Amino acid sequence: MKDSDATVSQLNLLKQKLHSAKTALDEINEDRNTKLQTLLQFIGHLSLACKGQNLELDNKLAKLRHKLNTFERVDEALPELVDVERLLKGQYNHVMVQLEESRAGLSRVIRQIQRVESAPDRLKKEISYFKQGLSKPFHTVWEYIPKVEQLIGFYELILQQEFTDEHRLEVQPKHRQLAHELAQMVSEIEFRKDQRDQVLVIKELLASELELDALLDAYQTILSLLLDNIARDKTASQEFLYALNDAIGAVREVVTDSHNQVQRSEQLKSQLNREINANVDRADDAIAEVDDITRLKQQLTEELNALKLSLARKEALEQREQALQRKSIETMRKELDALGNEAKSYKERLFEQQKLNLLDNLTQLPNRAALEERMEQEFRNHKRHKNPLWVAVADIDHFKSINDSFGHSTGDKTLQVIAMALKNSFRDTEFVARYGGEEFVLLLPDVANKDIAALLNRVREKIKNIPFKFKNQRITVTVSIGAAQVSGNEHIQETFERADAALYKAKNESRDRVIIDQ
Ligand SMILES: Nc1nc2c(ncn2[C@@H]2O[C@H](COP(=O)(O)OP(=O)(O)OP(=O)(O)O)[C@@H](O)[C@H]2O)c(=O)[nH]1
Repeated sequence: MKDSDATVSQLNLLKQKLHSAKTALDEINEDRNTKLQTLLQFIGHLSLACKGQNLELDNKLAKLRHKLNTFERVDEALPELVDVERLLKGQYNHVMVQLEESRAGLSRVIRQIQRVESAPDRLKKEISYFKQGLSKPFHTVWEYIPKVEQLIGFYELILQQEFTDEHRLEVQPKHRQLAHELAQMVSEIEFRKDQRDQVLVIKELLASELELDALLDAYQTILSLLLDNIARDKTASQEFLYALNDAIGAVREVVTDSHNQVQRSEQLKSQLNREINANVDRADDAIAEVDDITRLKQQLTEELNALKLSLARKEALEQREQALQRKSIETMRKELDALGNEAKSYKERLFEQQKLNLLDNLTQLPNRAALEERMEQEFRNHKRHKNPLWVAVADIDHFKSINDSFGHSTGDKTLQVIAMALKNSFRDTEFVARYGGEEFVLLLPDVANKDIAALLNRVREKIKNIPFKFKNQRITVTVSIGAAQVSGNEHIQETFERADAALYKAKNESRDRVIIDQ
């Protein structure tokens, strides 16, 4: 009987072992949940990084995030990841096709310019250098591309006019007009800080009595500055896109691996479970049926040995499985971290770019795009809170004569000083933008009807009293201002038009005055 007691206690021991094997299995499942969470986190970051690039991709990632919350196993995400990868690749290709078309457009124009045989050697050399630059593909859509095309259009125009003309290098009024247009355009483009000195020199050159050669040079320099910008930006977004593709590829590999591992382990485990159960059944039968204790002992010892062996194999299998899971989680974390860093630096660059895009280069005031955004925002606030909201348009009087008498760069400095004076005249909740040329727009919420004229007249007087001194000559610069209040059911754009019409009146009534459209 003693022997069979020992056997029963051995069996209990085995049951305990089976129980701990089950606990280990539960732990593996928990591990899987961690992995699912990591993937969820990864998709979250990926969505943030890709936001706004492609609507379908945005939606797909949002759906995937939602679905991952309902998945029980990482490998269920596999088909969805294949879809996301396809969209990412598609987006990349789409961008590439667009860029290739732009590049082909530029090459076509350059080829046309090159057909002009009478062009000076220096210019020919510059054009062929420029053409070499175009032989490398672009990698990102860049807002300057249309500008580049426009510039080349001007360039082409000069060449068409000049080299078919009898009096070739003679400066004509149309060239002055072109110089003026280029100057205007240069003020609209946001150049990088390190390019601004060079741009200033060009602006001064364009405002002077320039030779045709110098005009061509100016075009050439602006072109190369713009192309340099394109080249710089391309590196950042290209790297980012590559990193995204690599990261998603790597994660998919990890998921595929773990999917295969899980399948293999599960087959092995169920085979082992069957073996263990058969061992226990045989041991149970032996206890129930056999009365010869020596044979029972011998039989049980055999079964127990077989059981021990199966359990040891199962334990080893589970340990290996856990190690593999840990490793794949680790790989995914690393990928996630790398992508997180990549996305962060890309976002920073985008943010910088956005800031640059919303500021006027010359005055550092918000530009027209920023104004449009802010107008919508102020208008929404006005609709919600019913507070008074004014739109005012201020325009420098006879500004052209400052340019004509003292030069373009003096004109630029005047614009900067007036912009600063305007900016300092208003509260933080009020908004001043450079609308274009020598025109500024003000958005003034919460100013009462009775106060608006006095407020704007103070600003007008302030500008009038700025002690400008050009070429040792004391100059008074004045502004005219038109203003209107958002009223009734009108849209703020209509208010803007009324303010503009009031400004027009102020200009007609001998300038240096404020007119409020009532
Ligand atoms: N220096 C400089 N001049 C600019 C800039 N943008 C526009 N201008 C010049 O501003 C002048 C505006 O001239 P007009 O529209 O005739 O107006 P105005 O001379 O101010 O006359 P009124 O508005 O009628 O009082 C043009 O000569 C433009 O070339 C710029 O960024 N810098």
